[in-house]
Formats: sequence, structure tokens, C-alpha cells
Amino acid sequence: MQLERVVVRAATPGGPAPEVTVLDETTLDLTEHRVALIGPNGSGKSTLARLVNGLVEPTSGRVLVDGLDVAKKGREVRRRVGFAFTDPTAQLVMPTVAEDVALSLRHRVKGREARDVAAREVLAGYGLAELADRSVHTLSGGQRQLLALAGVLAVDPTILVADEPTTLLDLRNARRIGDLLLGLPQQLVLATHDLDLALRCDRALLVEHGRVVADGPPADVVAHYRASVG
Ligand SMILES: Nc1ncnc2c1ncn2[C@@H]1O[C@H](COP(=O)(O)OP(=O)(O)OP(=O)(O)O)[C@@H](O)[C@H]1O
Repeated sequence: MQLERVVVRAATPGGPAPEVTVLDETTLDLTEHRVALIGPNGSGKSTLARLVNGLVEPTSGRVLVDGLDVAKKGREVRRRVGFAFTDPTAQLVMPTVAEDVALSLRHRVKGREARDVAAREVLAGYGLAELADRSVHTLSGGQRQLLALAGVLAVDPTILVADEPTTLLDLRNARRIGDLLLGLPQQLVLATHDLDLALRCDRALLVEHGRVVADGPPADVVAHYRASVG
């Protein structure tokens, strides 16, 4: 995916005050399998991640996914780009776990019964089979994140964008979700405060004050970040 001279500005709430620049002019060609976005709170990582599937629109410049302009071909792009949120609760909208995965499969598998069978197969693949008939509201945070990922991955996106997907999880679940994400065949764009996870990626970008200030092998970029914090 490519960012071509992308700028994101946002209006300051409540009036004609100057807009804030959330992302300064940024040009990137992200071709590596696993790309980590790291940096302090409020630096622009989420904004960068959200540009890739149109959740944030550039004020100027273009974002291209598989050569498609996200602003013009939003639907095609969203079919290719899966998104994992920090808290997936808002993504889980159906009463039961199986129904939730079935909803993700609605464009792929025709017929309610076939969809239910397919959804249960997906759940089994993630070790969630026994939760199929549970309410999504009774799941633990780790189960919920795994279910959300199962739903997103069930439709075979070519890119997965994950915005701090392990932040709310305990050590064991964070490791499990981290291992799952890093083991995916899809391209992964991962905004994270977990520097161990970032170190396992193929490329890292350090974002500060809406700018990419370091870009390269994760070991170098993480060292740069650590040194800048002191
Ligand atoms: N729509 C908006 N209006 C005003 N300010 C915004 C808007 N979107 C983002 N910002 C600001 O831009 C900056 C970058 O936000 P962003 O969420 O991308 O940061 P982040 O690096 O992901 O932070 P965190 O690590 O805390 O999640 C923040 O200061 C945020 O308040």
C-alpha cells in the first residue's frame, strides 16, 4: 500500500481556530509483510492505521491499496482490508458467537444453515467451538478479541490493520493474539505500544507529533524510540 503526500487535518472543536495537523505530509510505500507503527500517545499511529481502510480520510494526498485509491474505491478497499480494534465490543453485534461469525460470512456463504455450519468451522479453527452458542457479552476480553479476529479473517482480507489489539489483554492473551497476528499470511499493519511485538515485525515506523521520524528495521527504530524517551 502507498501513501502519497498524505496530510490529515482536523477542525478544532468549537470554532474558527486554526485546524490541527494530525498527520503532516507523509509519503510511504509499505510493502513488507509486517509493519509496526510505534510512538507516544497521540502521535498519529491510529490516524495512519485508519487511513488504510478509509476510516480516516486524507485532507490532501492519496492512499492506495492494491493500486486502488481508498477515497474513490472505498468499498473494494474495505473488502480487502480487515480492521482489528483495541476493544472489539462494537464489532460484535449479533446475539451469539456463531451468529456473529455468520454475519461476517454473509457475502461468502449463501443460505442460513450453510452459513451456520461455516461459522462453526471458523470458530473451531480458533479453538472457540464451545463458545458458539454463548452471548458475545459473556466472553472475556481475550475471547472477544479472538472472536473479532476470527470474524475479520473469515473473509480473507489481503491486509489486516490492527490498532493496539493487545492493549486490553492480559499477558497470556496478549501473547496469543500477538502470535496469531504475526503468523498470518496477510500483510499486517500493527499500531502498538508493545515493543516486543514491534521487534518481531519486518519494518517499524516511529510516529511523533504527526510525523514519521524513524523508519526501518524494528531493532533500530525501537532503539531510537527508547533513546528518545531517555
Ligand atoms: N478528528 C480529530 N479531531 C481533532 N483532533 C484529532 C482528531 N483525530 C485525531 N486527533 C488528534 O491527533 C493526534 C493523533 O491521534 P491518534 O489517535 O492518531 O494518536 P495515536 O498515536 O494513535 O495515540 P494513542 O497511542 O494514544 O492511541 C491526537 O492528538 C488526537 O487528539
